[in-house]
Amino acid sequence: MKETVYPSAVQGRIVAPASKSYAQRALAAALLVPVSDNPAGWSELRNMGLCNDTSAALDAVRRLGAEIRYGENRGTYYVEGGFLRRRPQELNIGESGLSARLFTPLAAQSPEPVTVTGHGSILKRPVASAMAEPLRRLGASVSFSGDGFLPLTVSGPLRGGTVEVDGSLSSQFITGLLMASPLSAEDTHLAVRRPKSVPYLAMTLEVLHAFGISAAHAADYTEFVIPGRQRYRAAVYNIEGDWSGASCLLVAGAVASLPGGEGVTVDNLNPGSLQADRAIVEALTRAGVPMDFCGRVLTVRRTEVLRAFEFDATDCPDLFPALAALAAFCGGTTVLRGTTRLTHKESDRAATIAAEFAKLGVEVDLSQADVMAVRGLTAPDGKLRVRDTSLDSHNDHRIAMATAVAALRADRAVVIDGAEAVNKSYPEFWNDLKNICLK
Ligand SMILES: O=C(O)C1=C[C@@H](OP(=O)(O)O)[C@@H](O)[C@H](O)C1
Ligand SMILES: C=C(OP(=O)(O)O)C(=O)O
Repeated sequence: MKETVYPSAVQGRIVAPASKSYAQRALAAALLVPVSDNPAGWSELRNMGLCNDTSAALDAVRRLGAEIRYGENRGTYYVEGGFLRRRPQELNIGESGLSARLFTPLAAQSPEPVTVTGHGSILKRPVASAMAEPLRRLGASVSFSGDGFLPLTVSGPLRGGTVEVDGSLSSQFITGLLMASPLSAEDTHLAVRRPKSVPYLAMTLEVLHAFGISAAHAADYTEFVIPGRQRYRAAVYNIEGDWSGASCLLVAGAVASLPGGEGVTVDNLNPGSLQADRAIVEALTRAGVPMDFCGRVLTVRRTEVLRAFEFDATDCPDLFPALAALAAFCGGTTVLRGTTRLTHKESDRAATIAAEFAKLGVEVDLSQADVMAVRGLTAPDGKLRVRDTSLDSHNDHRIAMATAVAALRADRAVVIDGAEAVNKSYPEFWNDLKNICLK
């Protein structure tokens, strides 16, 4: 699908989509509640949205034994646990990196083999090899093709024990082990080397706590102790609005709203959230963007002069595309650190940011290790000089959203191919963007 983005000012109010990171965790936790729990193991998940990644997790929990009912209020789902009440031979986790790494350790609690597979970009992301050895050490059998990719087949159960995990590529498998290990017969000790994306681990611990699970951890997230034989408890759980999806709209307000105008307002954002991508507020502050927080409502306005800034996005890698869009309009060269984290996302994200922003006339330099240097706009009319109007999302939702936002201030319309990629996290993105465009 192609979307045309016309140069336009933006103004208006949007409700942030539901966080897919929280939704996937909460669905997994609700699945693990025993059916005998009172009242009957039903959890209530509120404000959940159905983007592709959350739908994939919903399908996985259903296949692993959960019953799902739709509440009368939009976004409310009732989930009755009953883990392994059904014994699937296969789980298809769609394109979700988190579901791949979260449901594999859960599937490894099954005594019968379960094959975890997916489609699209996830089949090109090396998720399998990093999980195999730790799962074997914890007592599971694991087989996969050997090249590091899905599908992979696991059987268990995990018995617990001590295991070392490399956290430098991704935090998601550690999230999976944290969620699966409370069911093991023995305690699990995780020693994590070079943990990255650590706010996502704090989010996992928060969800575990809400569902009655305890786990101790070192302050720097290098060690976890998860007692075995714990019981998940049913919970009423509210899925927060998504700072990741909101980040692009906030940047749209900062770079493309009317100078001196009302700006862009995003509702449903928890100012005290543990989400990694709440860090967009810090980046906007460094760039000099005027902002007002009122409860859960954040308004971003445009100022005449945005300044280049330095920002380390190692622990909030999903912000890079939105940060590049912001930096494109800042005076000077913005230095973003942490590009090493981007190689195995839906696309090789540093490279795709450089390629697609170059079409918009923005110079992105990746020559220094772990650094993305974005040269801000110099044209006196404040518009990007488009070099090629045919943009490509590379099937990466965050590239589609960030290039669309930057294109609001281009000197001509551009066409983004693969625009449907936004369905992975934010299916309403194009509607929301159109609703705030003034022409
Ligand atoms: O746990 C999560 O919900 C996520 C963790 C991060 O991945 P990594 O830990 O692989 O960086 C992030 O990029 C991803 O979009 C969602
Ligand atoms: C990388 C992402 O997600 P995941 O790893 O869960 O596929 C993302 O949403 O940008």
